[in-house]
Amino acid sequence: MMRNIAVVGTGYVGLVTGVCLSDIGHHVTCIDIDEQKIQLLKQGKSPIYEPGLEELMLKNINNGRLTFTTDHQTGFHQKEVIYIAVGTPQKKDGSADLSYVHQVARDIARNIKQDVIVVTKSTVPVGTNDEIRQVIKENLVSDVQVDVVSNPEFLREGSAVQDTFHGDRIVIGADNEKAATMIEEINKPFGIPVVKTDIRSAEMIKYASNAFLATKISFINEISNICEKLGANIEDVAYGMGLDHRIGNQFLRAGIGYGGSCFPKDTKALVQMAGNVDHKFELLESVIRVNNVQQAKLVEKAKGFFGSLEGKTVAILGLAFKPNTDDMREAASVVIANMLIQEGARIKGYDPIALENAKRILGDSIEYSDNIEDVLADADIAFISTEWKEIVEFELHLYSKYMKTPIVFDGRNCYALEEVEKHDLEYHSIGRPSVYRSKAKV
Ligand SMILES: NC(=O)c1ccc[n+]([C@@H]2O[C@H](COP(=O)([O-])OP(=O)(O)OC[C@H]3O[C@@H](n4cnc5c(N)ncnc54)[C@H](O)[C@@H]3O)[C@@H](O)[C@H]2O)c1
Ligand SMILES: O=c1ccn([C@@H]2O[C@H](COP(=O)(O)OP(=O)(O)O[C@H]3O[C@H](CO)[C@@H](O)[C@H](O)[C@H]3O)[C@@H](O)[C@H]2O)c(=O)[nH]1
Repeated sequence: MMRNIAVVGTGYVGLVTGVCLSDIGHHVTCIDIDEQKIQLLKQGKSPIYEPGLEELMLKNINNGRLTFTTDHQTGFHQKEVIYIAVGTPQKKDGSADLSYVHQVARDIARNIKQDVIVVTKSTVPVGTNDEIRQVIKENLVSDVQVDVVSNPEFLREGSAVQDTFHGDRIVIGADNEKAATMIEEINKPFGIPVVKTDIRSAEMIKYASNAFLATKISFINEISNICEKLGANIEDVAYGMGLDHRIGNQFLRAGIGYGGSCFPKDTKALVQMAGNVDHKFELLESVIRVNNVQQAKLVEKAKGFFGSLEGKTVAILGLAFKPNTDDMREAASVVIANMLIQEGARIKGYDPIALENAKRILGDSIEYSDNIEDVLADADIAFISTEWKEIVEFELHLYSKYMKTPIVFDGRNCYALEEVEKHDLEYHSIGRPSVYRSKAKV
């Protein structure tokens, strides 16, 4: 059955949720306080890069099921369900900043004139939905019924639309069967298995899932570090491990650590959450430490080879925290760039999509190129920090053509060693033997 829905926050989660809910037949109004974003959205333009999103958005704007506003009162008018999808960034102490979520709770209380179900999509610490209920209750101006449901989001950036239509599960945490059933009905057209539970368990499922995935990554990165020292090859090791269904073959890609807007902040928030109830989460603290070391690994390696990087011209290939996104939050490239700045290197960066966002973070401390050839031109060293398809498919003989010296430090194991060995290239990757130019069969 079609429902009238508002989604508050038009970031990666809110916009994708709003667009996909409208696509399965609901009437959706997306609300954001950012005037510029809403202006763009009204013109049918997505403020974020997410494959397939803009097309789907246009389709549903044109069929009248999707609208945008900056005004909460207009946005909440006659809505039966309101999704909260605003940011929950990390505070200085690592805990989640809930000020945006609380603000939305007050916005809801002050503007609704009908019964609603408030659905929290934002990643929030266990107990937050109880707080949301309380804040709404304290600020309500109309005599209406408000139910609160936890419905954490599991989409990945770069495949957010695909993940929304083909997710593994939809988690619905509620203390009221009627509200839970309504959210289940809304999502029915997606045809994804539903897990119904209490609110606190739903909130924990989100953090535990992200922490577990981060743990897999730090685990394989530690194994890769040992492989390097013992002469094993992490690619073969991960493949051999992943064939065991109990382990699974996903999230075993060794590299320069996890970044992005979720794993770094959510792992820290879970450590804080545990600490608040006097539990020291030793395992997760180690996962975070391992990741910090791993992000610095390529530059440390290069320093090991060169002694000093002062005055070297260094190309960074890929700036986004992962391929197929423009998101630069907690990207390994930023760690690399900042370390190289300290070293006194001249730095050039390239990314097919994230250049504008990179400029906002790194400013003029580095130079920017809009193609691979240009970023490699005259470089002494290249660092690969994101496995964009065009970087993975870049022809290996071109490194020696464009670079001053073809020395590549690959943080994402983009190339097979047998291929590298066929070219004039010095190649250092993660958890695999290095290849030296003398090996080249040129
Ligand atoms: N990005 C992801 O891949 C992802 C995946 C799953 C869960 N999450 C979680 O979802 C939440 C949102 O993440 P995101 O990456 O989409 O955030 P984002 O920063 O991209 O977007 C948040 C949006 O909320 C808007 N906003 C803030 N306060 C508002 C208010 N009072 N009213 C209306 N709009 C307001 C901001 O202007 C911004 O556009 C976070 O809790 C995050 O942890 C994110
Ligand atoms: O084997 C792997 C897999 C991932 N990564 C890195 O891990 C980070 C996160 O990657 P990914 O999980 O693909 O992207 P996100 O968009 O951050 O998605 C994660 O974070 C979201 C926000 O909470 C969740 O919704 C998703 O389920 C969860 O996968 C990136 O830096 C990747 O380079 C690795 O190093 N090795």
